[in-house]
Amino acid sequence: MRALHFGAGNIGRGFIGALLYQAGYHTTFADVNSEIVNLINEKQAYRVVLADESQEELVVKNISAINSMTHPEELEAAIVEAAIITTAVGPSILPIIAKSLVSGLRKRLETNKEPLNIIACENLIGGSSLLKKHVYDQLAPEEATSFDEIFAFPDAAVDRIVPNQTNEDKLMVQVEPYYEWVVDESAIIGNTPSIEGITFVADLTPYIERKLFTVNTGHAASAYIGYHKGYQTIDEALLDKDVRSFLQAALKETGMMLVGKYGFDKKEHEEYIEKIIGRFENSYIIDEVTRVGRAPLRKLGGNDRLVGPAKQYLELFGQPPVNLVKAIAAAFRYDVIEDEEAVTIQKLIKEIGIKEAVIEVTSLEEESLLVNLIVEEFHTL
Ligand SMILES: NC(=O)c1ccc[n+]([C@@H]2O[C@H](COP(=O)([O-])OP(=O)(O)OC[C@H]3O[C@@H](n4cnc5c(N)ncnc54)[C@H](O)[C@@H]3O)[C@@H](O)[C@H]2O)c1
Ligand SMILES: O=P(O)(O)OC[C@@H](O)[C@@H](O)[C@H](O)[C@H](O)CO
Repeated sequence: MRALHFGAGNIGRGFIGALLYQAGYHTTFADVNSEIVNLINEKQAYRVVLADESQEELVVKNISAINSMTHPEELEAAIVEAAIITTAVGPSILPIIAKSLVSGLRKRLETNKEPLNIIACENLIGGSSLLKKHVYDQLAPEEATSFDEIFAFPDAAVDRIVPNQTNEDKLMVQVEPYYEWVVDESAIIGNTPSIEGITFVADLTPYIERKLFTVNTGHAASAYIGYHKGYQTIDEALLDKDVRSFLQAALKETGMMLVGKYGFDKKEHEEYIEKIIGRFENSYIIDEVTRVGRAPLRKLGGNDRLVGPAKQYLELFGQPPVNLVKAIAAAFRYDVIEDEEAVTIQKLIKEIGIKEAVIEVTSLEEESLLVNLIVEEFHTL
């Protein structure tokens, strides 16, 4: 049984690769980082180490890798053979992967009629659906019908904190013990893959919103305020009582929205929040605010982790979520020069002013109460 996974990075090796190995797959990683690709092919194994007292170790074997930039023909062959395809490359890379997928899937149609599930494990709502759109945009209508018959793109939510790695052993990945991988079973084609660790659900929306608007909202809020206050890492930022209470207040807002929208048990949701804050405080993990805050253009998108829940809160309760507003304003103050998206936002603010920049980046309506509040908070920070 062969799996093809795009992106041999933190979550690719530290989470998806580990679960695929444990489920008995031979995993081929497709990546553009030649150092990692070569190391995987040379060592044919890597270590996943738990970031806790136990330092428990799993050796992931039965792996190989392809440089998808330099060896497109090998990638095509891997797409033809795969029993499952997964990705963890970052949302901005999905259009690039879609191009390789189209040629590989076309080839596969000629020889292998086995149903194939393609699951994007990215932090966004509808990640696999977006990948599907990028693929289908390149197809003629008759081709789309043939694709529909054997290929499916079930959406997913993945949760495991895997920080940037600085280990001497370049393949080793240190990961938090906690993990969750939820997949929309209603979109699966053929047999449901037997992978221990995946929870298949009939309706993914509550799961992905709960994850993105709690784990990732809380993470982003801590990163942007933490950066603003001069902290380097998330756990360091949360040692500051003001940052910690701000995080709790922001998650209370998304929590009220989620409980109101989905009817989650209030007490259980409060426990979920506390567990997540505990995960952020894991002192075995060094997670830089610049990793967690990376790509602020994406994170400030209208349906993403900050503006998405802020809009829904305002709609549901008729009042603005002041802490989410503060987190959004702090994201507009995030001026890390190594981060291309942060540079773009800062340039935009200089060119058109903060109010227009907020409207452009967040896609909020000019007359939205949130816009003026974000601008006010931006000036206060
Ligand atoms: N790290 C986490 O804690 C975590 C947790 C859950 C979800 N995610 C999501 O997983 C995705 C990946 O995050 P990450 O932290 O592993 O990032 P990462 O940068 O560690 O890994 C991304 C990998 O994709 C590779 N890549 C880039 N372009 C490529 C291409 N064209 N073809 C194939 N590979 C390519 C990179 O070389 C890199 O190895 C993101 O969407 C992220 O939101 C991350
Ligand atoms: O990966 P991003 O850039 O969408 O978000 C950064 C972190 O919040 C994220 O990687 C978390 O560590 C992860 O989502 C935990 O499951």
